[in-house]
Amino acid sequence: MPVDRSADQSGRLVVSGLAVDLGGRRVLHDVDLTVDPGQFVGLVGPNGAGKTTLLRSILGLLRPAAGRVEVAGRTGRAAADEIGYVPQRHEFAWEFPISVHDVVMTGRVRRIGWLRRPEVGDFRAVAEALELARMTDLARRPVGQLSGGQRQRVLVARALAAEPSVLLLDEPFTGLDMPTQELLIELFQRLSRDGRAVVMSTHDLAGAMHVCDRLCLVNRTVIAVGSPDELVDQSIWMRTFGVTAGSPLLRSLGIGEG
Ligand SMILES: Nc1ncnc2c1ncn2[C@@H]1O[C@H](COP(=O)(O)OP(=O)(O)OP(=O)(O)O)[C@@H](O)[C@H]1O
Repeated sequence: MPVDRSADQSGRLVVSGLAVDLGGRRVLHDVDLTVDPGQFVGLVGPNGAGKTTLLRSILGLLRPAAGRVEVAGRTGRAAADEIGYVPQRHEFAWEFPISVHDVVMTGRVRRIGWLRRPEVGDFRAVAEALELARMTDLARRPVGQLSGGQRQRVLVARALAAEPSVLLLDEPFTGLDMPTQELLIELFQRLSRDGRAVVMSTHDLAGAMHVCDRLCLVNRTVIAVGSPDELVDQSIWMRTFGVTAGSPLLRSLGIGEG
């Protein structure tokens, strides 16, 4: 049975005063963001805005130049242990000769420890994660033989196998057909309803406004955070995306009309 965390505030993600330098350049500065358990937050911003950098910093893969990341009041390794991360699909080495099941089991490594063997609880967590991602039937298939949509579901299952309280998704819908997108949207919404904090970067603005309960507009820092209904001031979208008033993009989103 999946754990019901809906009454549990312990998985709160708090990013405060975060700054990140890459290649000698400040890529993110003064980032403040709080995501409570049960919230599904869409991270939106233009190419190069720092969305992936923010997700990787939250995970602890990048060392911040300033600020901190807390999950349930914990920092560093203890915080990272609470996080499931779904990277962009091209970042995974799909040619590696390993089955779907074994990739998903790698999501348990931090819980199992490097020198121990998986136990009954680990196999159960992997089976549940495969089931949630509708990948049970493909568990024995080498990952190199999977379609794009199936690969995305493997990465989601791998993140879920760690039983995280925070789920970070980096552009999970890129290149996916409508049924696969719908399957994943339903899954992410269910996971947040069950009490996880879910943060997803995406370029699909209309989709994010529809499925996320909050949006975080990012361009090297957080420009605005709020529900889609609250983010109606077109100046914050202009600042985020560098578009002009009345741009077709804003009009297509119904922003700045009346
Ligand atoms: N390893 C690196 N070394 C130097 N600069 C980097 C590195 N990785 C990313 N950057 C720079 O950091 C900035 C933020 O990149 P990031 O990938 O976080 O943006 P993004 O919002 O995820 O973009 P996209 O929507 O295009 O995926 C960009 O200017 C990018 O060129």
